[in-house]
Amino acid sequence: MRCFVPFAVDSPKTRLGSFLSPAERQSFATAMLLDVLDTLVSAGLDPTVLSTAPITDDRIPSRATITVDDRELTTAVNAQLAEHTPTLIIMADLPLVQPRDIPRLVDNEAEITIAPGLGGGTNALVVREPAFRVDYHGASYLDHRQAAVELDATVQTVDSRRLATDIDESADLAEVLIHGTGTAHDWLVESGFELDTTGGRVGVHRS
Ligand SMILES: Nc1nc2c(ncn2[C@@H]2O[C@H](COP(=O)(O)OP(=O)(O)OP(=O)(O)O)[C@@H](O)[C@H]2O)c(=O)[nH]1
Ligand SMILES: C[C@H](OP(=O)(O)O)C(=O)O
Repeated sequence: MRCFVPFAVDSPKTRLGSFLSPAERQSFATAMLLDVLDTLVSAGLDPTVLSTAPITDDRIPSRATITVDDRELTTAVNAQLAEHTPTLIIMADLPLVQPRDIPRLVDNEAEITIAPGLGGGTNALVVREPAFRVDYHGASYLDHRQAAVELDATVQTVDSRRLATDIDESADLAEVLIHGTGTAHDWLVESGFELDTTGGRVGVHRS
C-alpha cells in the first residue's frame, strides 16, 4: 500500500516552543520521524516522506523516499490522494507507534479507516475511496467521518493509545519518556528531560 508521512521541515512543533529551541524542535521532530519510519519499514511498508522542503538528515533516505511539496498539509495530501488509492497517511509525530499497530490500519477493509488523535485530530488514515479528500486541523477526525458519510463510504475507527498519542505539547513528552523505546525517547533523555512526578499528573522537567 502507498504510504505517506507528512513532515514539516521548517519551524516544526511550535507548541513545544517554550521547552525546546528552534534547532531542538527540528532535531526532536526528526527523531520522531525516524521512529515512525522504522515502524513502517518493520511492518513491511515502503514509506514516502511528504516533506515541505528537502531533508538534509542522512538517516532518512535509507528508510524512505522523500517527496517535496511545499504546499500546506491538506493540499499536499489531497494531491497524492488524487493520484492513487489505497493510500495510508500517517503523521510523523507518533513515536510510540509499533509495527504491530500497522495491520490494524492497512488490513482493514473499510473504505475509510481513521486512527484519531487525542483531541480529535487524524493521526493515521487509510483511504480506499478514490473521491475522498482530507481536511486537516481542528477536530479533523469528525470532519473526515462526515466526509466519508457524504460519499456513502464505509468508515472504521481504530482505537489505539499508541496511534492516538501525537506529541504536540509538553505533557505529551511524558508519554514518550514513559512508553517510548526509540530515537525520540533517547533524544529526550540525552537532552536532559526527566519525569516530574511532584504534581498531580506526571509531567516533565529538564535537568
Ligand atoms: N507536508 C506537510 N506536513 C505538515 C505540514 N504541517 C504539519 N505537517 C506534518 O503533519 C503532522 C502533524 O503536524 P501538526 O502537529 O499539526 O503540526 P506541527 O508543525 O508538527 O506542530 P505545531 O507547530 O505545534 O502545530 C506532522 O507530521 C507534521 O510534520 C505541512 O504544511 N506540510
Ligand atoms: C494535522 C492535524 O493535527 P493536529 O493539529 O490535530 O495535531 C490533524 O490531525 O488534523
